Amino acid sequence: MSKETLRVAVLGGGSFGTALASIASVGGATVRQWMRDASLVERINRERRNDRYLPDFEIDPGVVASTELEFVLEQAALVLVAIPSKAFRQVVRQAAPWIGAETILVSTTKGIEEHGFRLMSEILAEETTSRHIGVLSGPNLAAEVARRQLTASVIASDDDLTRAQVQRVLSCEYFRVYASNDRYGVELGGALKNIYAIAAGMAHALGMGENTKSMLITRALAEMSRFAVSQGANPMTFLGLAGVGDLIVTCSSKLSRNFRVGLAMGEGMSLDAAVEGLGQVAEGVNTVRLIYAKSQREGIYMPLVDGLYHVMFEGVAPSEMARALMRSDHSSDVEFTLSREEARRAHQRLDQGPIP
Ligand SMILES: NC(=O)C1=CN([C@@H]2O[C@H](COP(=O)(O)OP(=O)(O)OC[C@H]3O[C@@H](n4cnc5c(N)ncnc54)[C@H](O)[C@@H]3O)[C@@H](O)[C@H]2O)C=CC1
Ligand SMILES: O=C(CO)COP(=O)(O)O
Repeated sequence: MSKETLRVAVLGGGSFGTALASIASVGGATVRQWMRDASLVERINRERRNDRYLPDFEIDPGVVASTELEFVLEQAALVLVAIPSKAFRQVVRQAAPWIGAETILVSTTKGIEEHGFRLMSEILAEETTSRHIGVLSGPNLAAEVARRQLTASVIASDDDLTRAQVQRVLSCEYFRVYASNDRYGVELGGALKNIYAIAAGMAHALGMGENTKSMLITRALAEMSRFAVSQGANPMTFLGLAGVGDLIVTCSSKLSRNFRVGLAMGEGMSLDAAVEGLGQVAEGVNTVRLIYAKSQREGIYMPLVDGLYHVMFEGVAPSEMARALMRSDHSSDVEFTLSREEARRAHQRLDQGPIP
């Protein structure tokens, strides 16, 4: 089917769903966008503006917003799901009757479900009959995408049709889509980097220098990779846009909501007040809790997650998080060349007495 006649449905009326709907429409697809707020639907269709989530952005005239799932999903060949993780399963379950085995179904959500530790594409597989499931993830701040800043993303799927179709539908002069066959790794990268964006926001608020920020981002990558390996994932995926790419942008920009939560807490605000003030989703808040619990249960060494958890949920001062990192064991830089165990063994030998 040509791009011009392809029907695309976007589920979610937030900033990212809105930016993606316009990209697909600019490229020639017929786009319908679902959201639950009827007054926002009415304003989008009348004024071409999502004044709640992306006020400065003019929505492409081809996008039609609606609160009716059946209307939005009717004959859709590609469905993009941009719903926060907390409501993701519930919305997909509602949509499932209009999603067939041949519908291409792609999650753009960077979170983890609390019960059962499910990633969003796993929910898509559980709740629908679609045989074409993928994940879109990368350094994609919605506000910059909306401003047509040159941006790249990754479509990850083990299904080649899904990869190719998403590349075609979402590629335009300012948005480029690369392909990956590691759905799990790409999705995990998108969820994990939110944790470190909160830590980076705190570091920024505390006036930490560029050395410190660089250390934080690089050790975050080491920690994410260690977690990925513990779950049987391929850490090489984290070298791409959906790993280190997204980590860099989210840890460096005030446009990131997760960064802003950390910034507010670093300036002395409580977690509740920081989230309340944001008025949008910051997936990392929940992800910190889930990853902390899992790392404790499974004995995965994650000093940044550990420190951040204690700051966010147990009232420890943000400055303590950085100090704890400096006090942790002497360790290895890149664990794929020198393992943590190897680095530790040399210290054990030194502890045993002077080397003859
Ligand atoms: N905004 C961004 O820069 C990017 C966001 N993402 C991811 O996209 C996902 C969605 O985020 P945004 O669009 O930014 O969210 P947002 O915070 O801008 O908006 C959230 C949207 O979800 C809707 N929603 C919340 N609960 C709902 C429910 N129970 N039923 C129906 N709709 C509900 C809200 O009404 C709103 O339209 C997040 O997981 C985020 O990590 C990914 C890349 C970039
Ligand atoms: O994922 C994002 C950029 O790639 C958006 O990050 P925030 O959810 O922190 O705003």
